[in-house]
Amino acid sequence: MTSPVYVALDTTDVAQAAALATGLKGLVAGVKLGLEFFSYCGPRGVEAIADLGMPLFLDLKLHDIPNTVAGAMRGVAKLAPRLTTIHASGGFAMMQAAAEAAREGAAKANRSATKVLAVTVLTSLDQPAMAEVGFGGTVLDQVKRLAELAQKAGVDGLVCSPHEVAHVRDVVGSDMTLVVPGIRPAWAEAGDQKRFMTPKEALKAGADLLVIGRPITGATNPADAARRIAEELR
Ligand SMILES: O=C(O)c1cc(=O)[nH]c(=O)n1[C@@H]1O[C@H](COP(=O)(O)O)[C@@H](O)[C@H]1O
Repeated sequence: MTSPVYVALDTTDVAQAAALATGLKGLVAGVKLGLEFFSYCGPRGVEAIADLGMPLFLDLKLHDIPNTVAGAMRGVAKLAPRLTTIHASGGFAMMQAAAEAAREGAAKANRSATKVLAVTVLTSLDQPAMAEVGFGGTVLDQVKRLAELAQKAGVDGLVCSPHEVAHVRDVVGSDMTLVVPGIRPAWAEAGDQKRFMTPKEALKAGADLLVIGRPITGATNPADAARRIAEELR
């Protein structure tokens, strides 16, 4: 079975990210670089990791007015990651502008398009935390609402927690890529993740790809942790 795991390299140190990626080559599907990495290492850091030749997920969770997000997405497109993220809560017009900018950027460079994924409700939020910021309904209803809106706006996939992934699949069908963070093997600490499941449970619920960070990168031996997860998924 090919690995469904993108490993989150959450660090501000390019050399550390590169060492982790190199040590995990062949054990994971690809690497994810996010805000922690990008805020300090920037596009040149992304290029350094891309040069290692592993599939790249650039997770910047863009969220701004449509014109600004489209501009940022044109920059992302120049880095040519396989996957990237925007926040679905930025709204229909913002998601549409992002998806168009990603497609145009790829067409200009004559390559296959970066998949734009809309993040629904962060896996670090639970029901009380959602109520605190003014969401009266359930997390599940909010995730489903945003999933439907994102699909209408033309994005390629969604990020949701393993708790909602089966419901999201029912809403959007098989065309969209469902990427699921909030993954914790039974032997790992939850940390700040609130809506999580084991890798096996998340795949069974319908995830296409899993995002896993600290259970692998924080292990004494990250390669062993990745192998253990692969064995659990077999
Ligand atoms: O978009 C994401 O990747 C993401 C969305 C979400 O709702 N929750 C979430 O944890 N993530 C990312 O997934 C990774 C999870 O890392 P760990 O909690 O260390 O496994 C981090 O890089 C988060 O930024």
